[in-house]
Amino acid sequence: MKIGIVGHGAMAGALRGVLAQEGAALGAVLVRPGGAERVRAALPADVAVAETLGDFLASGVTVVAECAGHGALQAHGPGILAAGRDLVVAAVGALADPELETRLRAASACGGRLVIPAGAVGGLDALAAARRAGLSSVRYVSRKPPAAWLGTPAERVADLSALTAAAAVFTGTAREAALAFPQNANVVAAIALAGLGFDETQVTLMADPAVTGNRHTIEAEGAFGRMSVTMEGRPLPDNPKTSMLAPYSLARAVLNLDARVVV
Ligand SMILES: NC(=O)C1=CN([C@@H]2O[C@H](COP(=O)(O)OP(=O)(O)OC[C@H]3O[C@@H](n4cnc5c(N)ncnc54)[C@H](O)[C@@H]3O)[C@@H](O)[C@H]2O)C=CC1
Ligand SMILES: O=C([O-])CC(=O)C(=O)O
Repeated sequence: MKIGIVGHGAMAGALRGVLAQEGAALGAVLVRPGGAERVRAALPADVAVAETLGDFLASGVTVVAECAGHGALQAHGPGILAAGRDLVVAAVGALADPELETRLRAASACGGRLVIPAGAVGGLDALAAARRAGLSSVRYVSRKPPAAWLGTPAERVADLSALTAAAAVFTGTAREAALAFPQNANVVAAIALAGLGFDETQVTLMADPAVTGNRHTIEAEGAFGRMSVTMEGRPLPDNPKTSMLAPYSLARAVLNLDARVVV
């Protein structure tokens, strides 16, 4: 297995650290055009830094972790899969766009595998199993500190710098949330894909000055019974929007692609 990473931000940096700790080989990084020189200086000399998808694939990576957001998955996801490389995605919310979901599914049908990790949340194994028995409702609530909602549509519904109590910044379906909050609602999409789908999964996003980390709660009911899972995640030091668990979840998904015993 030769691993490639798309992106060079907070999640990619944390993922590189976990892979190094696990002794896994990082072969190449794909960055935005014009970004290679700066990134090359920050990486070991044996890691190729590419600015085009062609150069990235030519480096021989067999498994790719996308850590770069919706635009990058849109631009590169179908090409990576069509080239037969397995793709573990962070920007799961981009699949709320039906056209991109169709393109990715079509590319993976005769190419590499598309892997949706749980990311910053837990419980998706149970949810995906429960779906087979029949689910009647799935609800997700996110609570993050006001600063985690800066630069998002939340700014139009709450004065984030002056909040003294929790405020709902979004209520609606998983599809609406994933498309409107591309940096904060990717777990919503993973929950939707594991469970009841983008249009039947109910979502509430809260800006809450009382929480220090990112709190995610999934509640589901169905023939199996009921589940309630709450994750209280620490944010990554370099990006308060992103939970620390997310890069570890991507690392798990990448390493499981090469494991003889899969846990
Ligand atoms: N599934 C999950 O649980 C989670 C998913 N995410 C997703 O992961 C993404 C990355 O998160 P962070 O690293 O914290 O964000 P970040 O803003 O720190 O880093 C994003 C990086 O991607 C790069 N990038 C953007 N477009 C690119 C392109 N077309 N080609 C190559 N590189 C490109 C940027 O230059 C930057 O280096 C988020 O935008 C979000 O979509 C974030 C948190 C949790
Ligand atoms: O990392 C998190 O807490 C969740 C997140 O931002 C996302 O799902 O995009």
